[in-house]
Amino acid sequence: MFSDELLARFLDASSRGDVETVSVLMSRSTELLNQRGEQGWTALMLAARNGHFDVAKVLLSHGCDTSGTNRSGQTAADVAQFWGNLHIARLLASVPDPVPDLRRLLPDRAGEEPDTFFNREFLDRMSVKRSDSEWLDSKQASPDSVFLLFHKLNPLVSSGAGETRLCKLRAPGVQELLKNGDTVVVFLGVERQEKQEKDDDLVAWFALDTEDDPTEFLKTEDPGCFFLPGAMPGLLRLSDDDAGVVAQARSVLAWHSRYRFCPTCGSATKVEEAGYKRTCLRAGCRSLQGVHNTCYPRVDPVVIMLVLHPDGNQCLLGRKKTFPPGLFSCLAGFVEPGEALESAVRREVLEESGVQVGPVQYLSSQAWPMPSCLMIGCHCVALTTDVTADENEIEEARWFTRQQVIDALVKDKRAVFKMPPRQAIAHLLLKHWTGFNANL
Ligand SMILES: NC(=O)C1=CN([C@@H]2O[C@H](COP(=O)(O)OP(=O)(O)OC[C@H]3O[C@@H](n4cnc5c(N)ncnc54)[C@H](OP(=O)(O)O)[C@@H]3O)[C@@H](O)[C@H]2O)C=CC1
Ligand SMILES: [Mg+2]
Ligand SMILES: [Mg+2]
Ligand SMILES: [Mg+2]
Ligand SMILES: [Zn+2]
Repeated sequence: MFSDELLARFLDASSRGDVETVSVLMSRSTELLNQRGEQGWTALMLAARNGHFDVAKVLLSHGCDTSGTNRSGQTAADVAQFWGNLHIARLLASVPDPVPDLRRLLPDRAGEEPDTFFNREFLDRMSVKRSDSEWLDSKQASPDSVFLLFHKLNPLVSSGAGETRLCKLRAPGVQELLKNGDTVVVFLGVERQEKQEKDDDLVAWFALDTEDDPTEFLKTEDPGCFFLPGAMPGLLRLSDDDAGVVAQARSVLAWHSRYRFCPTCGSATKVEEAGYKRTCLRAGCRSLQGVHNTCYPRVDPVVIMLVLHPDGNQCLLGRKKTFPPGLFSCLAGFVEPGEALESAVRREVLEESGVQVGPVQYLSSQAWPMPSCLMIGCHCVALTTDVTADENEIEEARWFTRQQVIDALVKDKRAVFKMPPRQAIAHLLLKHWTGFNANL
């Protein structure tokens, strides 16, 4: 026999995912297994509700009944299905899939577009104005216009009240640099207006980079201003509101600093389109004929993927040697020429971990201005599970359970690894997979 108190503890442990307590209590009384609490919920239903795969497995291994229903007429499998815990629904399905449909393990994509760091845009890029030099000149001279200054690609910022904010300079603050004919000034866009303003009233934003010693310049500005050092993790200190415009400005400025000469013939180039084009000055250069992407700022696509184990309850994460201690993240790699995203996902995972990948599903993307990556975030399902990390790129790669990811996400004391920072899309891929919500 068992007491009400024991049953309450058993149901509570199942609902929290505490496998150890569940096992201990069952060893004291196996009768607990199919007992019901409030609303006719069994331990298995509670584990299915809250996504606790390991608890469900332990209960099943003790011969737990899967056919019973709660007062709403739902079986544990119905509960798992309803709450999106598809790996548990599959575990509970009475007839195993003869050919498992791995696609079913991919998380649901429905929902709002995530508000990802570096993606928030408050400027209208107004590309139509990039060729209107008269309008651009008047905006550069306007006292309302905003100039973002970079030194060797590090943005000028100020720190206060726990926040790092961009310094918004006005024309007089950058006059010397503007007079210098070699300075590239990039037009970023205009502030979005609630009501339609005349083009002349719009507040324009520009970005420029200086490689000269900036100390002289800093003396004349607010003494609290400094150039934010170290792209990683420096840029992650920016406020969420400022990160997007820095992504845009930094990537274009980085392109100018790296592509001064024509990549086709090595001749000098001229800057056009308000910083969005460099055209070769040598008449007859091949870059002036047909479609030539050497004239435009680069965007380098990178696939980043959370690889799911075919059991649906584990995911593959890796560590680069340069990561802070304990941190594991999603595998990632540059898309190569002539390659579809799905192929790039399969190739990079195989290269870096030796794991073969089946279905691939896109979730969302992120600008990553170091210097101009576009991170393309995917979930995918593994066909094989033996891991052999590529030692050149990855220090260690291994499988982590869903519970271990949740522990890391909530920084629980049981956590066995550190999550990538919230600003990285790797964090979003992990969080999305766990279906993390306030009830967990
Ligand atoms: N936002 C996020 O959550 C994350 C972002 N990232 C970013 O993704 C990017 C790529 O990931 P990573 O794992 O390093 O990539 P890869 O796995 O493709 O390997 C990196 C290596 O590829 C080579 N390489 C550099 N540029 C290119 C290119 N354009 N095309 C093909 N190969 C290239 C370099 O080798 P060599 O140096 O020998 O020339 C580099 O060391 C990184 O810039 C990183 O910052 C990565 C993980 C998480
Ligand atoms: Mg690689
Ligand atoms: Mg890689
Ligand atoms: Mg690569
Ligand atoms: Zn040329």
